[in-house]
Formats: sequence, C-alpha cells, structure tokens
Amino acid sequence: MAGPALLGRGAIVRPGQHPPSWVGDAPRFVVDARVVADPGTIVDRLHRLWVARQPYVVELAVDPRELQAPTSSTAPVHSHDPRFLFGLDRLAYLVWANTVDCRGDEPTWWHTVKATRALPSLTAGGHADVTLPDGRPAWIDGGPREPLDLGTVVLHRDDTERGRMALPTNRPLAPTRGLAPDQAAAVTAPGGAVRVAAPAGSGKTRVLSARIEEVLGVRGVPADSVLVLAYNTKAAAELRERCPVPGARVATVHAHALGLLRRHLGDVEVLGDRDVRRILSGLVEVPRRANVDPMQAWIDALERVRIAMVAPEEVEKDHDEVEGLAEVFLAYRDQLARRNAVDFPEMVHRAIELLLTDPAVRAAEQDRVGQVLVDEFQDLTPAYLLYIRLLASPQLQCFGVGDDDQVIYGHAGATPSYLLHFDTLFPGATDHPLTVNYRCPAPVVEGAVQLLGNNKVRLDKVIRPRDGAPDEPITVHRLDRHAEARTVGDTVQGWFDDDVDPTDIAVLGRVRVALLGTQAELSTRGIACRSPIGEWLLARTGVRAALAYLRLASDDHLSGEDLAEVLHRPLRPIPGSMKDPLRRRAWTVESLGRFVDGLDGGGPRRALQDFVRDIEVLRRRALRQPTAEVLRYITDVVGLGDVAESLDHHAVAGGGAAGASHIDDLQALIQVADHCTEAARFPQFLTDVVAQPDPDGPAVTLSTIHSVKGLEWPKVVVVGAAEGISPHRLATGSAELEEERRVFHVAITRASQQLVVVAPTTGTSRFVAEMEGKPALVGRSAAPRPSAGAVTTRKARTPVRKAGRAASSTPRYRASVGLEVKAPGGLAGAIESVTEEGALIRTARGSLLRLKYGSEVRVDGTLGTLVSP
Ligand SMILES: Nc1ncnc2c1ncn2[C@@H]1O[C@H](COP(=O)(O)OP(=O)(O)OP(=O)(O)O)[C@@H](O)[C@H]1O
Repeated sequence: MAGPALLGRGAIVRPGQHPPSWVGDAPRFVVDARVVADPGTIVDRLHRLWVARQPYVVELAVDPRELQAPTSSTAPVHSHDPRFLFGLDRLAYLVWANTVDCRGDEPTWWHTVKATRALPSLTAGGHADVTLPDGRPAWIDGGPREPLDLGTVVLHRDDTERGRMALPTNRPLAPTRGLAPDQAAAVTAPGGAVRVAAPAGSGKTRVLSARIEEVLGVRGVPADSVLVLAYNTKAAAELRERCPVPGARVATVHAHALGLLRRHLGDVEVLGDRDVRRILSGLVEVPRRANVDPMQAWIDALERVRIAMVAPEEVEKDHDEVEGLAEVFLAYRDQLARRNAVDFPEMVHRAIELLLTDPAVRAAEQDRVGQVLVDEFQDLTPAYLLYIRLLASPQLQCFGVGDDDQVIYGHAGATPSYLLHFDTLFPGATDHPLTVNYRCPAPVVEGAVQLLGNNKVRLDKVIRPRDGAPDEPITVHRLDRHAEARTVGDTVQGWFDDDVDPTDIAVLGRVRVALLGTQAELSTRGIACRSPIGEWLLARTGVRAALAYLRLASDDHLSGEDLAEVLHRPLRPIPGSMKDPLRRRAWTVESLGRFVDGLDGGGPRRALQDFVRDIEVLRRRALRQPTAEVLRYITDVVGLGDVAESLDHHAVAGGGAAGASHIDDLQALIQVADHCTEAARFPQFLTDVVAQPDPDGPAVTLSTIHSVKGLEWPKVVVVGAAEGISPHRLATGSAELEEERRVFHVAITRASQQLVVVAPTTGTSRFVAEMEGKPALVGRSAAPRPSAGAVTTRKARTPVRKAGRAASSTPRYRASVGLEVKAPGGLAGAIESVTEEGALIRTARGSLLRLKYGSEVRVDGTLGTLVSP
C-alpha cells in the first residue's frame, strides 16, 4: 500500500494510534477542531512536505466531513489580502492527497478505490496499486504532478478520479528547442511550483513554450487541466503559435475570467468606455470643470479598487475628485450586475467574487486547473495574483516565469515582491533562474547590470552576456535638446545607408509625445515610420489650447472658437455671460479691443482686457520670434504650463507617471517647433505630421517603452533620456523611482545589435550615468507633484527688472549653465542655456522660464541679480 519510497506516501491515523512502520519518524500533525477552525497553522508546512514527497502522518481527530464543509467569503473582494486562500480547502486536500488511510483494520489507498470506480477497466491490486487492461502494473500517484522514474507505469490521481488514464509519452522534447542548460533545467523541473526568474533576453518565451510542450507532450498531462496565462492577447497568440502541442489552453487573465463568468452566469455582456461613462453619469454629479476629465478620474478610481485592490475609502482619501467613491462603487457594480454586464476590470473582479462566494463554482473551476503556467509573472497585480492562486489551489502548481527587473505597472499594483517571495505564495517552489542574456551586445548587458544595481527591491541574480555576444558599445549622444531629432534622423539614415531594414529599427520613448520630434524628423526625410502618435494628440487639452493661441497670434481674424478654447486656459475671472459674445463671431484684434473696452464691470472687464493684451503681445512676438519661442511664452508666461500641471495632477489619480502628461505634450510641441519656425504655419504642420496614415510597407517602429515588453530589434534608439522624462517627473518616492529605472532597463535591453541613447546635455537622465557605471549625479530628485487644486490662477509675468533697480550691494550672479536659481514667484530650476539677453531656466516642474539679465534671483537663498556671463 505504501508503494516505493519515492512516492512519498504518508498515513492517516486515529488519535493516539501508532503510525505504520513504513512512515518511519515522519512528522505527525494533529487535525482537530482547533486546526479546522484555523488551518493556517499547519497547511503551509503540510504543503511543503507534500511537494517534497516527504511522508507525514495526520492524526485525524475530527469527523472527515468537517473538512468538506463548504467555505466562502462574502467580504468585499478588495478587502482580501491578495495572498488569501481558503485554508480548509487546502487542509482537506493535503490530509488526503498522498496518505494511506490507516484508521481501519486494513489500510486503504483511496485513490485505487476511486480509480477502479471511475475506470472499470482497471483492476485493483497486483504488483502495484492497479493492473492496467494490458496486464501492466501501475501506481496511482497522489503527489505533485511530475515524472517519476520507478520503472513502473505511474498514473496520477487527478486523472484517474476523472475517469482518465493519461500516460506519459516519455517522448523527448523536440530537438529544435535548442535549449541551453539553464533553460533545459527550468523546462524539465519537477512538479510543484517553479519560479523561473530570468533577465531580459534570456529566452523566457522559449522556456515557457518548451515547458508547455514538456507538460502536455512529454508528461502527458491532459491539455484541459493545464492553463497558460499570457499577459496580453498578442503574447497569447505567440505562445499558441510557438507551442507544437495542439490544444494548449492559452489565455489572458481577463479572457479567462470572462470565460469563467460566462460558464456560470450565462451571456455576460462586455461594456465599452462609452457605456461605462453613461452608467457613471447617472451616478455621479460631475462638475463641469475646465481642464480636467473628471469622469476619467472615476473610471481610474474604480479600476484601482478592482485591479490594484485598494479599498474605495483609501482611493477616495488620496484623490478628492472622487468623493463618495465607496457608495458609487457599490451602485456602479449593482448596475453592472443588473445588466449581467462587465467592464474590463470587472471581468477579473467579478470572477474573483464568484470564486470567493460560491464553493461550487470554485470547485468546478479548480477542477479545470491542475497546473498553471504564468508568463510575465512580474506583471501580476494584486487582483490577478488572487485570481490565479484561487484557481490553482489547492495544489498551487504554478510555473511562474518573469523578471522582477521588468516590473513597470506599479500604478496597477504590480510589484517585484510577488516574484521575490514566490515561495511564500506557492510553498515548496523550486528555483530555476536563467542567467544568460542571449539578445543584447555585451556592453548593453553590462550597462543593464550597472543600472539595476541601483535598485534595492530586486532579486540578487547573475546576468551575463552570451558567449560571443557582439561587443558593440552603447552610443550616448549628449546634445542640445534641439539637436535630438536631427541626430535620431541622422542615425536612422546612417543605418539605411548601411542597408539595415527599416523593420530592424526601433525608436523608443518614455512617453508617446517624446517621439514627436523623431516622427517629424523622419517624415521630413521621407522615412516611413509607424508611430503611436496620431490625431489624438491634436485633441489633447494643452495641445488644443497651444494651437488656438498660435492661431490667435498669427491669423488675421481671431476665430470665436479659438477664443473659446483659450479663454479659460488659464482660468480668468470672467463670467460666462461676458465670454459668450466673444465666442460667437470672428474678430480682429482692434474690434475685440474696442468691444472689451466698451464693456461694463470692473474686475471681469480688466481680466478680459488683460486677455486681449496677452493676444496682442503674442501677435507681436509671432511676427519676430520663431514658433518655439512663442510657445514658450504661451507656456511659461501666459500660463498654459500651469494648466498642464493641473491636468497632470488629476492624471496622477489614475495612472501616475504612467498616465499621459500634459507638460510633456507642451514640451514636445516646443521641441518639434524647430521644424516649423513660422508660428502661422505650425498648426497645419503639426496636423500633417500626426495625421499621416500608417505606412503599408516596411517601416521604422516608434513606440513607448511600455509597449515593447517582450520585443527586440537589432537597432534601438532610446530618445529623451532626460530628468523629468526618465525618471518621469510624476514618479515620486523611491518605489516609483526604482520602477522608472526598470522602465529604462526595458528600453535598453530591446537592442540585439546596437543601442543608441539620446540625452540632453543639461538635465541628462541619471540613468545614463548609472548605465555607464558612473556615480549617479543627481542633484535633485524627480520634481514634486504640482500642488493640489484645480487650475491655478495666472502666474506672475516673468519679471523683467532693470539691472539698476536691484540694490547695488546685492550679489551679482553670473549666468552659467547648471546654476540653480529661484526666480520671483517661487519658480526654481537650473540654467539650461544662456543667450545674449538672458538665461533659460528649466524649472523643477520641467517647464522653461526665461529670465533677462538684471532680474532678481535667489541663489542658495540669497537675493541677488542675474547678470550676463
Ligand atoms: N538558448 C538560446 N540560444 C541562443 N539564443 C537564444 C536562446 N534562448 C533564447 N535565445 C534568443 O534570445 C532572444 C531573447 O529571447 P526571448 O525574447 O524569449 O527573451 P525574454 O526572456 O522573453 O526577454 P524579455 O524579457 O527581454 O522580453 C531571442 O532572440 C531568442 O531567440
């Protein structure tokens, strides 16, 4: 009955009963009412022994039916620890899984009893547990599912219980797999849970698809008890394609969750963004506020509760724009339930809820998941982790492949700690790290190692280049920002001249708009590229306003629409009744001035006159200054930069640094404006750049870093390696900074032959120095978040004081690049460049400020005058 020692069978005994001699001095666990009430005290220990096939003795001091009591949890999903599991389910499994029942006169191996019931062609007994129809003896294993070299057929109880007789094929893995020794060790790792922590380019996809083949094709595990979870539909399709064994179940977490819901709730409808907004508009009073999309804040907040599993009260505390979220959350979900509908986050949330509350659903779904293989394990959010563990319970046989150095979805709750503490999530897990980066040139691998060495929360790991990896050094261009796009253009052109295929080239940016300059440059040169920037950019609030200002600055007629667009950007204390007549027709500056002067009403009229003066100044500037200068004036002096900061503050409620930043939009416009120096032509120029349809033929790829996980190109250019962009200014706190470093790491490790990094001379990203192994130069941390509140009032105009007005005894500060100064009004930053007239300051918020010589400034807190170098 005990079978060979390798099977690791234990025993169940009555209270006080001596265990059978074959268990030796195996540890003994009493399962009494106290343990049933709190199984957490022993399940992890039992689990580890079960995985290791170390026999244990269970002294069963309760009626076995108590272990079968249905368990559920009706507490809100988000109130669960993402590590939550039903202890009693696990206890019941581990008590019976691999133990011989010795309580009666004769020991009973219940798996034989069940197997012969479900498979009448089997005969109990013989030289093993059962005899197969062909006369061969076979053991029925109750341990973790893995190949056992016993010289006898081994069936698994997971199959025999279900009336299946799955036999391992013992066919070797396809030789085309070409696995390196560390990869092969991971692929053929035994059962139980397996963590494959693997650096970029180490062949994770190859390992995962080979493991699917190993499990299904070699070990003969039926495809319908194996679930493979990929991180997006594209990755799922790739895995399906690369796996030579038909029938593998590969899905994304969301697709699987939707399938689960439809199995149990019928025809569940999936709602799109428009439906979601419609439902929400019936639940929340959204004040019509300028410069924010308040509904998006609600959508983001509802997602945060369900995917990051943050209590609504907590989300509400952080973000005042979703006041009452706790009630809205309930009402919103109630509406979804009434329609039997889900939005995207609800798929997983509702599926978890079903698993928690309905033991029958849970049992049925767990039945379908004997083992789970998870790609990009590092991307799991708390909700995904909970979902996967509930499905994979009680065996918890998870093959998790991932790289803690590629966690880049922190805003959704992803954290390196799940990979770091894999063994506590999946007890008894074995470790099969990969160490070789097969993709990148040796200097890139070394650069990545140096860069990552600055992160504290990560697995200690060996990462090395493959033997014979190319020695192509990393090229870092430190340039004036204006030269960035041209240099990218020259680089790409150079590769073209060397006959590099366009599809072998990628230009990567931390945010989409960081690619705008490149897109303009490449299209000017007639180089086809596929870019994430499209006409949506023209609809972004700050861009819309900037273009409207430019038209007002250069068109003969001031369109009413453009006036309406900018009148509240920044907010001006002008009542709607005064603005309305302005919107209704086109004006000349003169007619507008006369109209405004003729209005009644003190303050508001003055504010309108101010507005008209702004337009007049802009028009004068547009006549003599290039577009970039006019845009800078609109941003820094008219106050559109403040509007953008306010918008970014609201974005933080949702995506944090991952959300699109309006400051970035304005900076990108300024940068791309070098391509079109005439302000009057710029709006059309920009439209032409962004409205180009995707080319049909081969093209250079332009992409954000977040969209290129898992991909590689021979030639990669990383643009915008600047403080404020990378690390992003919206990333505050050390955890977010570490994530920004990981994002940069993902970018550089996409290159398989050559990596080029483009950085500004002033404000170079600290990551460049770290990658080069130099001490981090960081003088200032990522800029603080803009202060709370809606759109700020207008910023004081750039002070332009005559030199003589500062007291002659005050210090004179010679303008020099890098000098940290604080201007009146509180704006502070480092001098980025000096001209004949003054200095350009890059503020801590990332915007640009011009200060003329003679302006009052503070340096190290002391007031003085800025003078020419
Ligand atoms: N054993 C091997 N020998 C040679 N090349 C290999 C080997 N394993 C993988 N590669 C190659 O290394 C490259 C990286 O593989 P893959 O894309 O699977 O890596 P990854 O670990 O998923 O990387 P990332 O996490 O950065 O996306 C691919 O070009 C792959 O073909």
